[in-house]
Amino acid sequence: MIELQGLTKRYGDKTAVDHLTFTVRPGVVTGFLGPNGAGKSTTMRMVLGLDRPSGGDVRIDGRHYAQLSEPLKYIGALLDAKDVHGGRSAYDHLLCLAQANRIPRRRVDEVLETVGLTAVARKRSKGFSLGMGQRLGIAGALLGDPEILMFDEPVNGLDPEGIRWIRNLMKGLAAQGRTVFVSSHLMSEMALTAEHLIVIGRGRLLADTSMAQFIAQNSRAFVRIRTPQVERMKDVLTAAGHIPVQTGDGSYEVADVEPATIGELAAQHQLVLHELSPQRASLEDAFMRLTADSVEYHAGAVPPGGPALPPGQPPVPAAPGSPYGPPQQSGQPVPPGQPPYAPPQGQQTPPAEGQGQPQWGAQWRNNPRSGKRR
Ligand SMILES: Nc1ncnc2c1ncn2[C@@H]1O[C@H](COP(=O)(O)OP(=O)(O)OP(=O)(O)O)[C@@H](O)[C@H]1O
Repeated sequence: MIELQGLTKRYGDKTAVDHLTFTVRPGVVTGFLGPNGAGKSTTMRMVLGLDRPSGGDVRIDGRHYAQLSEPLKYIGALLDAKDVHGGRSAYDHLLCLAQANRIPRRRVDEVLETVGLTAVARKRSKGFSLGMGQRLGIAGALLGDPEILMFDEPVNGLDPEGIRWIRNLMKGLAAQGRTVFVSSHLMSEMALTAEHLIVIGRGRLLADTSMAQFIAQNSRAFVRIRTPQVERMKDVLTAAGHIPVQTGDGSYEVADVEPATIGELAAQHQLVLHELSPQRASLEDAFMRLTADSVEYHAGAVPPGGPALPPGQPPVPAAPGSPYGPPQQSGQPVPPGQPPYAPPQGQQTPPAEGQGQPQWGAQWRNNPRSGKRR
């Protein structure tokens, strides 16, 4: 379990992480989402003790990183896959890590096998593709067989096969009862991987919710219609209790109704329809709306708010009680109305310390110098 309490990091005038309070629990993959520059990497570096917090606290199973006598058996991380001595082979890189942490040599072979690098283990890592480099970084994270794993943007730049592999690996680790915390700026990817979501923007907590709840609230169905008889169609729909909402391209969107119902209404009133199509709001759009005010770097042509809201869907900031409301005040708990987090039914309870997993080595950091510097 990773617990953040009011965690804050300032670089001069810049507040990179702003009073973050949340808990990452075992047994599920927790997605850590935010646009570029939101503070994800800075948060992860503070978890590992690589950056000193300006305020607040972060604990790993109740203790600070520096208090862990054998950190390797608690937490493994992939922060920057490129931060590897390119002249060394994959095997030697892992062996150095293992020896520095009193981890048995055979564990190197095991993790190489797990990540599928056995065949190229003796090759210098500077010739590795991006995907192979990511696998090597993940092997390093797994080396100590830790109960907690943290991956910073692990699928960046990977091909579909590599993405699927990492996705399945993370799910498998969580299914073993481990704590898996993975950052991304892609909602679509997290929707396939994570069961729980932490969303931040400009260093602040925007949402702490189950993925199921996020999907239920943000992927509502609606119907798009186009008609040359706009005013009459609006009157007919309104009289039937529906609320047509005009979009920028001249179409109308109607929530909570079946396309067939609108088609029948149009037929009854002899109205012409040029389009009658079922639609579903994308999670990526929902994520963009949620973080719209927090995006640091905008491409010129993209409106900060993202695409138009589907009808009936609350804009952000949302109504009080919604988990998708405005950024949290410093140190505040998750918005009211959010169900308490709980692992899915039948979930495996993580093994108690000293049970289940072999315990490895002494002081270890996956990569003390890793992390971005700007
Ligand atoms: N060493 C540093 N010195 C000054 N500012 C920094 C430093 N590290 C990060 N920042 C700033 O802190 C903010 C958060 O950066 P961080 O890398 O944590 O964001 P991120 O969410 O991981 O972004 P990305 O998705 O682009 O990796 C950014 O504005 C960044 O420029």
